Amino acid sequence: MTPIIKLCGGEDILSLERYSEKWRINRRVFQQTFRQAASSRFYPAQYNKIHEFLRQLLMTPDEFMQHTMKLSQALVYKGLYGLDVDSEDPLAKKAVKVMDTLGQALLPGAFPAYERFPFLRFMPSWFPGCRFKRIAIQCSQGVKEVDTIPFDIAMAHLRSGTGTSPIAELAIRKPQDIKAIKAMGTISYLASADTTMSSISSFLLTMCQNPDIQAKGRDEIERVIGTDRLPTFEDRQSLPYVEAIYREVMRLHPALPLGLPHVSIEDDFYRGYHIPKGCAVIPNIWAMNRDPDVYTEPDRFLPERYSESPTGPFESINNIYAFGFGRRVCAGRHMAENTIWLTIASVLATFTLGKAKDEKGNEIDIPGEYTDQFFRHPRPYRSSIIPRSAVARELVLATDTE
Ligand code: HEM
Repeated sequence: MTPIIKLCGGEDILSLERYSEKWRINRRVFQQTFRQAASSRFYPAQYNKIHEFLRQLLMTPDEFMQHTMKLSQALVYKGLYGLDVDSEDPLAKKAVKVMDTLGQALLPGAFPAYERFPFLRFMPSWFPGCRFKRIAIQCSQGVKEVDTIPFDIAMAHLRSGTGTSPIAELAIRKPQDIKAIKAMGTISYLASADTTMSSISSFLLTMCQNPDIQAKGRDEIERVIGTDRLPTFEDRQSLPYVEAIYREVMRLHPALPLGLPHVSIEDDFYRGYHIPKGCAVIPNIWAMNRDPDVYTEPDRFLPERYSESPTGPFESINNIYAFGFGRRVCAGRHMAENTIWLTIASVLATFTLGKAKDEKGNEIDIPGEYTDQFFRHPRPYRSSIIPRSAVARELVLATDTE
């Protein structure tokens, strides 16, 4: 946790906290809601929002990137607070702004004057070099609103009997942890929107580029569950090829290629290297997932690679390095995994993805470029997303009544 993050109101953001008693309490609160055994609590929200996503793809396929972002944002509000919050909602916009500012503040050198002269925090914001104070005050105010507004609405719904939600129920059960519970809501949003969007976007891009793999996934779904219903979580173990597609997306396209930096809490040695106490350690997930000693043709999207392993694609979630490692491993990974898997299975069951065509009917090439920021996203491209049959179209439309 850098001083500027603290100034920006990010002191309760779990992923930025140092290992401490406070981190342990906050992590425990998180675990109660997001542990594997409790993940079915999110199923109704996941079906609801993923089916809404399918309908959006049907109506306005060219806006697939916006739909992916909306899905990733809406899920947390629906799943945790029981609220339908669209990405146009002022609350969602505020959360995106907070996220951007915190993201900027995380970059070394973002506020050079303050980094060199920390006493500047005691100066007024109009003082030369103190622009950071204005930004920090705004951000801190934003964090408070993002913490409080949806939480208060969820509590009001619970008290008036008009709706319940995991966060409100937890707050009633554990009033002593209220600060950590509110912070859990904010972190969930901040930690999940870009990461989930990145993984789903990578899946869509990969399918546009690999029609054969797409067809194999779709054939498996058709063979196992037929064409008269959409996939459910109960189908997962019966769909090894779809699972392998999910695992390849997470291997080849980790949303955070360099994870989150860790800091060693004592002197350590690794393969003869001395890692002094206080040293920042950056896990190169990107390179680990492309290790040629582990993966043949590591740069290829090859779901078949899992059929050679004794466990097939159904390995432990701990083997998915995209979620990080050890005791700081992603606390929302079970929820994230379910969202991404169900989206993959549902899209394969209902749509054919491919290259868009120009006015002369020629396919438009997809460069497959990615951003190279902290979060890795595919850059905008044009695609064709059409329902795979009249029956599939009807299935998608029928979800509107759920
Ligand atoms: C594709 C989706 C996601 C990916 C790829 C991802 C990835 C990561 C990674 C790499 C870390 C750092 C782990 C480490 O330090 O070793 C992390 C931490 C974290 N993630 Fe996720 N994440 C995803 C979705 C989510 C979701 C949906 C939530 C919550 C609802 C979430 C909550 C967190 C939290 C709270 C931490 C900090 C844990 C701690 O420091 O104790 N993440 N995530």
